[in-house]
Amino acid sequence: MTSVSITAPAKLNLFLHINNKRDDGYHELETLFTFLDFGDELTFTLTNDKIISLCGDTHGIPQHDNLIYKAALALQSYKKVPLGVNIKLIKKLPMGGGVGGGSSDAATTLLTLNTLWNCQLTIAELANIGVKLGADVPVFIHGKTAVAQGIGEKLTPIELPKKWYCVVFPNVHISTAEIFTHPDLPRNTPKLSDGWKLAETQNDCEALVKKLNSEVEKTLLWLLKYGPSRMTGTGACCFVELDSQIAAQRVLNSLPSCWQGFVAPNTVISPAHTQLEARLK
Ligand SMILES: C[C@](O)(CO)[C@H](O)COP(=O)(O)OP(=O)(O)OC[C@H]1O[C@@H](n2ccc(N)nc2=O)[C@H](O)[C@@H]1O
Ligand SMILES: Nc1ncnc2c1ncn2[C@@H]1O[C@H](COP(=O)(O)OP(=O)(O)OP(=O)(O)O)[C@@H](O)[C@H]1O
Repeated sequence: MTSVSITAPAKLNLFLHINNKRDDGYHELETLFTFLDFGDELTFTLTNDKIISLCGDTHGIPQHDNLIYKAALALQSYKKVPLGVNIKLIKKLPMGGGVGGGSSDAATTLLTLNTLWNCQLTIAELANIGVKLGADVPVFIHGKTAVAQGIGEKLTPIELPKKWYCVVFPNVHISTAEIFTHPDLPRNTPKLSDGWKLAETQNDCEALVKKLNSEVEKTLLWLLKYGPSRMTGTGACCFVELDSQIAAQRVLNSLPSCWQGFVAPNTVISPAHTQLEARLK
Protein backbone atom coordinates (compact mmCIF):
# COMPACT_ATOMS: atom_id res chain seq x y z
CA MET A 1 0.00 0.00 0.00
CA THR A 2 1.39 3.47 -0.92
CA SER A 3 1.29 5.88 2.02
CA VAL A 4 2.70 9.38 2.24
CA SER A 5 2.61 12.14 4.90
CA ILE A 6 2.70 15.79 3.81
CA THR A 7 2.35 19.06 5.76
CA ALA A 8 -0.45 21.55 5.07
CA PRO A 9 1.34 24.72 6.22
CA ALA A 10 -0.08 27.83 7.86
CA LYS A 11 -0.05 31.09 5.95
CA LEU A 12 0.23 34.62 7.28
CA ASN A 13 -1.17 37.69 5.57
CA LEU A 14 1.66 40.12 6.32
CA PHE A 15 -0.74 42.83 5.14
CA LEU A 16 -4.30 42.79 3.83
CA HIS A 17 -5.77 45.73 1.91
CA ILE A 18 -9.36 45.75 0.71
CA ASN A 19 -9.71 47.82 -2.45
CA ASN A 20 -13.26 47.27 -3.56
CA LYS A 21 -16.40 45.14 -3.32
CA ARG A 22 -17.43 43.28 -6.48
CA ASP A 23 -21.02 42.84 -7.63
CA ASP A 24 -20.89 39.14 -6.63
CA GLY A 25 -20.15 40.13 -3.00
CA TYR A 26 -16.48 39.08 -3.09
CA HIS A 27 -13.83 41.70 -2.32
CA GLU A 28 -10.90 42.77 -4.41
CA LEU A 29 -7.89 42.79 -2.19
CA GLU A 30 -4.13 43.04 -2.10
CA THR A 31 -2.34 40.85 0.39
CA LEU A 32 1.14 39.51 1.05
CA PHE A 33 1.11 35.77 1.71
CA THR A 34 3.97 33.94 3.33
CA PHE A 35 4.07 30.30 4.46
CA LEU A 36 5.20 29.04 7.83
CA ASP A 37 7.17 25.89 8.51
CA PHE A 38 4.33 24.61 10.71
CA GLY A 39 0.98 23.06 9.83
CA ASP A 40 -1.49 20.20 9.79
CA GLU A 41 -0.18 16.74 8.92
CA LEU A 42 -2.03 14.70 6.29
CA THR A 43 -1.28 11.02 5.62
CA PHE A 44 -2.58 9.63 2.33
CA THR A 45 -3.01 5.86 1.83
CA LEU A 46 -4.10 4.72 -1.63
CA THR A 47 -6.94 2.22 -2.07
CA ASN A 48 -8.22 0.35 -5.15
CA ASP A 49 -11.92 0.82 -4.45
CA LYS A 50 -12.67 4.45 -5.50
CA ILE A 51 -13.73 5.23 -1.90
CA ILE A 52 -12.48 8.51 -0.37
CA SER A 53 -12.45 8.39 3.44
CA LEU A 54 -11.17 10.76 6.08
CA CYS A 55 -10.19 10.01 9.68
CA GLY A 56 -8.33 11.68 12.55
CA ASP A 57 -8.90 15.18 13.97
CA THR A 58 -12.00 16.20 12.02
CA HIS A 59 -13.41 18.26 14.94
CA GLY A 60 -17.02 17.31 14.22
CA ILE A 61 -17.01 18.56 10.61
CA PRO A 62 -19.03 15.96 8.65
CA GLN A 63 -16.86 14.24 6.04
CA HIS A 64 -18.80 15.65 3.06
CA ASP A 65 -18.25 19.24 4.39
CA ASN A 66 -14.53 18.82 5.02
CA LEU A 67 -12.40 20.69 2.48
CA ILE A 68 -10.01 17.71 2.34
CA TYR A 69 -12.81 15.39 1.21
CA LYS A 70 -14.20 18.02 -1.19
CA ALA A 71 -10.76 18.51 -2.76
CA ALA A 72 -10.18 14.76 -3.21
CA LEU A 73 -13.65 14.26 -4.69
CA ALA A 74 -13.25 17.23 -7.07
CA LEU A 75 -9.98 15.83 -8.45
CA GLN A 76 -11.28 12.25 -8.64
CA SER A 77 -14.35 13.42 -10.61
CA TYR A 78 -12.38 15.80 -12.87
CA LYS A 79 -9.89 13.11 -13.95
CA LYS A 80 -12.25 10.11 -13.58
CA VAL A 81 -9.72 8.45 -11.30
CA PRO A 82 -10.46 4.73 -10.73
CA LEU A 83 -8.63 4.70 -7.36
CA GLY A 84 -9.59 5.81 -3.83
CA VAL A 85 -7.72 7.12 -0.80
CA ASN A 86 -7.84 7.12 2.98
CA ILE A 87 -6.66 10.42 4.48
CA LYS A 88 -5.66 10.81 8.12
CA LEU A 89 -5.60 14.36 9.49
CA ILE A 90 -3.56 15.58 12.45
CA LYS A 91 -4.93 19.09 13.03
CA LYS A 92 -2.46 21.57 14.46
CA LEU A 93 -3.81 24.81 12.97
CA PRO A 94 -6.67 26.62 14.74
CA MET A 95 -9.89 26.55 12.70
CA GLY A 96 -11.20 29.93 11.67
CA GLY A 97 -7.91 31.36 12.86
CA GLY A 98 -6.88 33.29 9.74
CA VAL A 99 -3.92 30.99 9.10
CA GLY A 100 -5.75 29.26 6.25
CA GLY A 101 -5.84 25.74 7.69
CA GLY A 102 -8.85 24.55 5.69
CA SER A 103 -7.55 26.01 2.41
CA SER A 104 -4.09 24.60 3.04
CA ASP A 105 -5.52 21.13 3.77
CA ALA A 106 -7.45 21.31 0.49
CA ALA A 107 -4.37 22.41 -1.49
CA THR A 108 -2.13 19.74 0.04
CA THR A 109 -4.79 17.15 -0.85
CA LEU A 110 -4.93 18.32 -4.48
CA LEU A 111 -1.13 18.48 -4.84
CA THR A 112 -0.51 15.08 -3.23
CA LEU A 113 -3.31 13.18 -4.98
CA ASN A 114 -2.29 14.72 -8.32
CA THR A 115 0.97 12.82 -7.78
CA LEU A 116 -0.33 9.64 -6.12
CA TRP A 117 -3.22 9.21 -8.58
CA ASN A 118 -0.90 10.18 -11.47
CA CYS A 119 -3.35 12.82 -12.73
CA GLN A 120 -0.60 14.98 -14.29
CA LEU A 121 -2.56 18.23 -13.94
CA THR A 122 -0.59 21.47 -14.11
CA ILE A 123 -0.40 23.86 -11.16
CA ALA A 124 -2.77 26.21 -13.03
CA GLU A 125 -5.32 23.40 -13.53
CA LEU A 126 -5.11 22.42 -9.84
CA ALA A 127 -5.53 26.09 -8.82
CA ASN A 128 -8.66 26.26 -11.00
CA ILE A 129 -10.16 23.31 -9.16
CA GLY A 130 -8.97 24.77 -5.83
CA VAL A 131 -10.42 28.27 -6.17
CA LYS A 132 -13.94 26.75 -6.19
CA LEU A 133 -13.22 25.43 -2.68
CA GLY A 134 -11.94 28.73 -1.27
CA ALA A 135 -10.32 31.99 -2.33
CA ASP A 136 -7.08 31.08 -0.52
CA VAL A 137 -6.59 27.63 -2.07
CA PRO A 138 -4.69 28.83 -5.22
CA VAL A 139 -1.92 30.50 -3.22
CA PHE A 140 -1.27 27.23 -1.38
CA ILE A 141 -1.30 25.37 -4.72
CA HIS A 142 1.30 27.77 -6.18
CA GLY A 143 3.23 27.52 -2.93
CA LYS A 144 5.39 30.65 -3.21
CA THR A 145 5.55 33.76 -1.01
CA ALA A 146 3.56 36.20 -3.13
CA VAL A 147 1.48 39.35 -3.33
CA ALA A 148 -2.07 38.32 -4.24
CA GLN A 149 -4.54 40.56 -6.05
CA GLY A 150 -8.05 40.14 -7.39
CA ILE A 151 -9.92 37.97 -4.90
CA GLY A 152 -6.59 36.33 -4.12
CA GLU A 153 -5.99 34.44 -7.37
CA LYS A 154 -3.58 36.84 -9.20
CA LEU A 155 -0.20 36.04 -7.69
CA THR A 156 3.15 37.80 -8.00
CA PRO A 157 5.95 35.90 -6.20
CA ILE A 158 8.34 38.05 -4.15
CA GLU A 159 11.47 37.45 -2.06
CA LEU A 160 11.32 38.07 1.69
CA PRO A 161 14.04 37.72 4.30
CA LYS A 162 13.75 34.80 6.72
CA LYS A 163 12.02 35.85 9.94
CA TRP A 164 10.65 34.04 12.95
CA TYR A 165 7.03 34.42 14.01
CA CYS A 166 5.22 33.79 17.26
CA VAL A 167 1.59 33.24 16.25
CA VAL A 168 -1.06 33.57 18.96
CA PHE A 169 -4.61 32.21 18.78
CA PRO A 170 -6.79 34.06 21.30
CA ASN A 171 -9.40 31.25 21.45
CA VAL A 172 -12.09 33.15 19.56
CA HIS A 173 -13.25 31.93 16.17
CA ILE A 174 -13.94 34.61 13.60
CA SER A 175 -16.17 33.96 10.60
CA THR A 176 -14.52 35.30 7.42
CA ALA A 177 -17.97 35.81 5.85
CA GLU A 178 -19.15 37.84 8.89
CA ILE A 179 -16.22 40.25 8.61
CA PHE A 180 -16.53 40.64 4.83
CA THR A 181 -20.26 41.39 5.08
CA HIS A 182 -19.95 43.82 8.01
CA PRO A 183 -21.05 47.38 7.12
CA ASP A 184 -18.13 48.93 9.05
CA LEU A 185 -15.38 47.12 7.10
CA PRO A 186 -13.22 49.67 5.19
CA ARG A 187 -13.31 48.77 1.50
CA ASN A 188 -11.54 51.61 -0.29
CA THR A 189 -7.79 51.33 0.34
CA PRO A 190 -5.95 52.60 -2.78
CA LYS A 191 -4.06 50.00 -4.83
CA LEU A 192 -0.36 49.58 -3.99
CA SER A 193 1.94 51.91 -5.88
CA ASP A 194 5.38 50.92 -7.26
CA GLY A 195 8.00 50.85 -4.52
CA TRP A 196 5.50 50.15 -1.70
CA LYS A 197 6.99 49.39 1.71
CA LEU A 198 5.75 46.80 4.23
CA ALA A 199 5.90 49.41 7.01
CA GLU A 200 3.32 51.50 5.13
CA THR A 201 0.78 48.68 4.87
CA GLN A 202 -1.88 47.38 7.30
CA ASN A 203 -4.57 44.78 7.78
CA ASP A 204 -7.86 46.49 6.88
CA CYS A 205 -9.88 43.95 8.91
CA GLU A 206 -7.93 44.53 12.13
CA ALA A 207 -9.76 47.58 13.58
CA LEU A 208 -13.19 46.01 13.01
CA VAL A 209 -12.21 42.62 14.44
CA LYS A 210 -10.64 44.30 17.50
CA LYS A 211 -13.88 46.24 18.03
CA LEU A 212 -15.97 43.06 17.79
CA ASN A 213 -13.63 40.86 19.87
CA SER A 214 -11.83 42.31 22.88
CA GLU A 215 -9.63 39.17 23.10
CA VAL A 216 -8.08 40.03 19.73
CA GLU A 217 -7.46 43.59 20.89
CA LYS A 218 -5.82 42.29 24.11
CA THR A 219 -3.68 39.84 22.13
CA LEU A 220 -2.36 42.55 19.83
CA LEU A 221 -1.63 44.91 22.73
CA TRP A 222 0.28 42.12 24.46
CA LEU A 223 2.28 41.15 21.34
CA LEU A 224 3.22 44.75 20.51
CA LYS A 225 5.49 44.80 23.60
CA TYR A 226 7.77 42.36 21.77
CA GLY A 227 7.89 43.74 18.21
CA PRO A 228 5.89 44.60 15.09
CA SER A 229 2.56 42.77 15.39
CA ARG A 230 -0.53 42.29 13.26
CA MET A 231 -3.59 40.16 12.80
CA THR A 232 -3.57 37.65 9.91
CA GLY A 233 -6.48 37.38 7.44
CA THR A 234 -9.79 38.08 9.14
CA GLY A 235 -8.36 36.90 12.48
CA ALA A 236 -8.42 35.71 15.12
CA CYS A 237 -4.68 34.82 15.07
CA CYS A 238 -2.16 37.61 15.59
CA PHE A 239 1.59 37.43 15.11
CA VAL A 240 4.80 39.19 16.07
CA GLU A 241 7.77 39.19 13.69
CA LEU A 242 11.25 38.62 15.17
CA ASP A 243 14.78 38.05 13.89
CA SER A 244 15.59 34.85 15.77
CA GLN A 245 14.05 31.63 17.00
CA ILE A 246 15.21 32.41 20.53
CA ALA A 247 13.39 35.76 20.55
CA ALA A 248 10.18 34.19 19.16
CA GLN A 249 10.35 31.30 21.65
CA ARG A 250 10.78 33.80 24.50
CA VAL A 251 7.44 35.40 23.54
CA LEU A 252 5.73 31.99 23.41
CA ASN A 253 7.17 31.05 26.81
CA SER A 254 5.53 34.07 28.42
CA LEU A 255 2.14 33.58 26.70
CA PRO A 256 -0.81 33.92 29.13
CA SER A 257 -2.37 30.48 29.70
CA CYS A 258 -5.74 31.56 28.24
CA TRP A 259 -4.21 31.74 24.73
CA GLN A 260 -2.43 29.22 22.52
CA GLY A 261 0.42 29.78 20.14
CA PHE A 262 3.30 28.41 18.14
CA VAL A 263 6.67 29.53 16.80
CA ALA A 264 7.84 29.02 13.22
CA PRO A 265 10.00 30.63 10.52
CA ASN A 266 8.57 31.71 7.18
CA THR A 267 9.53 29.72 4.07
CA VAL A 268 9.96 31.02 0.50
CA ILE A 269 8.45 27.77 -0.85
CA SER A 270 5.56 26.02 0.89
CA PRO A 271 6.67 22.96 2.91
CA ALA A 272 4.03 20.90 1.04
CA HIS A 273 5.89 21.55 -2.23
CA THR A 274 9.33 20.94 -0.73
CA GLN A 275 8.20 17.62 0.77
CA LEU A 276 6.47 16.42 -2.42
CA GLU A 277 9.51 17.32 -4.54
CA ALA A 278 11.84 15.46 -2.15
CA ARG A 279 9.57 12.42 -2.43
CA LEU A 280 9.63 12.49 -6.25
CA LYS A 281 13.46 12.61 -6.49
C1 LIG B 1 -9.26 37.03 3.92
C2 LIG B 1 -8.38 35.91 3.47
O1 LIG B 1 -8.15 35.01 4.56
C3 LIG B 1 -7.02 36.45 3.06
O2 LIG B 1 -6.08 35.43 2.99
C4 LIG B 1 -9.01 35.15 2.35
O3 LIG B 1 -9.17 35.95 1.22
C5 LIG B 1 -10.25 34.40 2.71
O4 LIG B 1 -10.19 33.22 1.96
P1 LIG B 1 -11.09 31.95 2.27
O5 LIG B 1 -11.18 31.69 3.75
O6 LIG B 1 -10.60 30.86 1.37
O7 LIG B 1 -12.47 32.52 1.81
P2 LIG B 1 -13.71 31.82 1.15
O8 LIG B 1 -14.03 30.56 1.89
O9 LIG B 1 -13.51 31.77 -0.33
O10 LIG B 1 -14.81 32.92 1.45
C6 LIG B 1 -15.43 33.08 2.70
C7 LIG B 1 -16.27 34.36 2.62
O11 LIG B 1 -15.40 35.50 2.66
C8 LIG B 1 -15.82 36.51 1.77
N1 LIG B 1 -14.71 36.86 0.87
C9 LIG B 1 -13.63 36.05 0.76
C10 LIG B 1 -12.56 36.40 -0.05
C11 LIG B 1 -12.64 37.62 -0.77
N2 LIG B 1 -11.65 38.00 -1.57
N3 LIG B 1 -13.72 38.40 -0.64
C12 LIG B 1 -14.77 38.05 0.16
O12 LIG B 1 -15.74 38.78 0.26
C13 LIG B 1 -17.06 36.00 1.08
O13 LIG B 1 -18.13 36.54 1.80
C14 LIG B 1 -17.05 34.52 1.32
O14 LIG B 1 -18.34 34.00 1.46
N1 LIG C 1 -10.02 20.54 6.85
C1 LIG C 1 -10.53 21.66 7.40
N2 LIG C 1 -9.81 22.37 8.28
C2 LIG C 1 -10.30 23.52 8.80
N3 LIG C 1 -11.50 24.00 8.54
C3 LIG C 1 -12.28 23.34 7.68
C4 LIG C 1 -11.83 22.15 7.07
N4 LIG C 1 -12.80 21.73 6.25
C5 LIG C 1 -13.81 22.60 6.36
N5 LIG C 1 -13.53 23.59 7.21
C6 LIG C 1 -14.40 24.74 7.56
O1 LIG C 1 -13.78 25.93 7.08
C7 LIG C 1 -13.85 26.98 8.05
C8 LIG C 1 -12.64 27.92 7.88
O2 LIG C 1 -11.50 27.20 8.21
P1 LIG C 1 -10.00 27.73 8.19
O3 LIG C 1 -9.29 27.06 9.31
O4 LIG C 1 -9.41 27.62 6.84
O5 LIG C 1 -10.20 29.29 8.52
P2 LIG C 1 -9.18 30.43 8.46
O6 LIG C 1 -7.87 30.01 9.04
O7 LIG C 1 -9.86 31.62 9.07
O8 LIG C 1 -8.96 30.66 6.93
P3 LIG C 1 -8.74 32.00 6.13
O9 LIG C 1 -7.57 32.69 6.66
O10 LIG C 1 -8.50 31.44 4.75
O11 LIG C 1 -10.03 32.77 6.28
C9 LIG C 1 -13.90 26.25 9.39
O12 LIG C 1 -14.60 26.99 10.35
C10 LIG C 1 -14.59 24.93 9.08
O13 LIG C 1 -15.97 25.00 9.30
